[in-house]
Amino acid sequence: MTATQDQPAPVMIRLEGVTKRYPGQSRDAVEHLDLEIRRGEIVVFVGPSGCGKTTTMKMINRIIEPTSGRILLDGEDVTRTNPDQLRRRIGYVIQQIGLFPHLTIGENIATVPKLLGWKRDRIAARVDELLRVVGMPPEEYRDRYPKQLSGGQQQRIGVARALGADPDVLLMDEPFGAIDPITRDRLQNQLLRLQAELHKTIVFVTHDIDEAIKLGDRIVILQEGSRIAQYDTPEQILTAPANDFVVDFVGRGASLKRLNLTRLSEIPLRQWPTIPVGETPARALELLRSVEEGALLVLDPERRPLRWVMADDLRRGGERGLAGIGVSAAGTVEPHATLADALNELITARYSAIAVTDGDGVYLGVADFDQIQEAIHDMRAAAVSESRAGLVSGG
Ligand SMILES: Nc1ncnc2c1ncn2[C@@H]1O[C@H](COP(=O)(O)OP(=O)(O)OP(=O)(O)O)[C@@H](O)[C@H]1O
Repeated sequence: MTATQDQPAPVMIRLEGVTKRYPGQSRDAVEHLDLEIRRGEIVVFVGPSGCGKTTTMKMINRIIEPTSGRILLDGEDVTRTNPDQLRRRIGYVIQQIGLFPHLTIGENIATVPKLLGWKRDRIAARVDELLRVVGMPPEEYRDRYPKQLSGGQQQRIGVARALGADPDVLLMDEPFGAIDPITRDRLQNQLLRLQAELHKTIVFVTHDIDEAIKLGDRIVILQEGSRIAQYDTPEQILTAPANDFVVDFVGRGASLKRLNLTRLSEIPLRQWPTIPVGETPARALELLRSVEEGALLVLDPERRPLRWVMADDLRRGGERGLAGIGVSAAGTVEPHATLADALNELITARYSAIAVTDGDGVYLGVADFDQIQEAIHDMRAAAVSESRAGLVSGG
């Protein structure tokens, strides 16, 4: 993922004073843009319609030629190199997929390796490898035609094709824009998994701030003319927006969105007094008197949470045993749950805390409102001190 602040990754794409004015227009679509994109990061361009996102992205592989300015790829000025050669070094994925309908899936993926003159065996091996990378068994899909696939599958082939010749850079222009929300979520997750393995430099264009927050190591929020309103991590954009434009663009609920960025595993879990379900209510009352908490968490013999019991439950219904009193401790969460997931469970939980369990349902600790509030407080403090230290650019 991202390099640490002590050791920033080298710049992979640098735009220097890049300007685009379309013929016959009186204004620049992109006005003198300076931007650096580091190797191995996913940088998402987001902004209102017409602000110049697509124009900016297409200048990187020179599908659109800049009017002025320079573009450097891995330190090399590519503003005047042969655009065909340039495009073979940069994978490109678009919304309307653009698979060749008369070619099989395998032939589609093989497009760039073929252009580069790879040997037949190497191409075949690469096609199968890429089909596996995007989670589509080669035997099943290699020989089909694009129209025999769903929209989401076609989009995955679009990604596989863009990765054909193992380019360092991938440009993705609203690749999941036309896809239903559930498939879109799956494709986003797959892209993140793929990136964790491949470490490409990815420039991703979207209208959707939530998609930007989910995918971006950094986000560039653009205003008209591709002017940078803020270029920052999702955390900073949500917690320390640089100006009113960013506040408006991110919209209401920035703090709630921020909760999606932290997982329970990143915050200290609270340890709660627990009691095995086989214990007597009298023993439970005794334990409850000796702790600060107002309830005990009853665990089954496999240490899975069963019930929350309070002193009143124990006094009133004691003869039923610990399994039959108190309120259900169902609605547990696992450590990879985000704070948003945890908050969601807390709101509907029968008790004011929820148990956190491992994959087998075994008790690990609890999360409650106080912890989430504390986590939000820490995020704010971290964002403010980071802004003050000027560690990230504000555009
Ligand atoms: N071929 C063209 N000729 C003239 N003007 C153009 C051309 N392509 C784009 N523009 C203009 O340039 C500006 C930026 O367009 P661009 O497509 O880059 O924006 P965008 O942010 O990607 O928009 P969207 O989110 O709607 O796709 C817009 O004002 C658009 O009308």
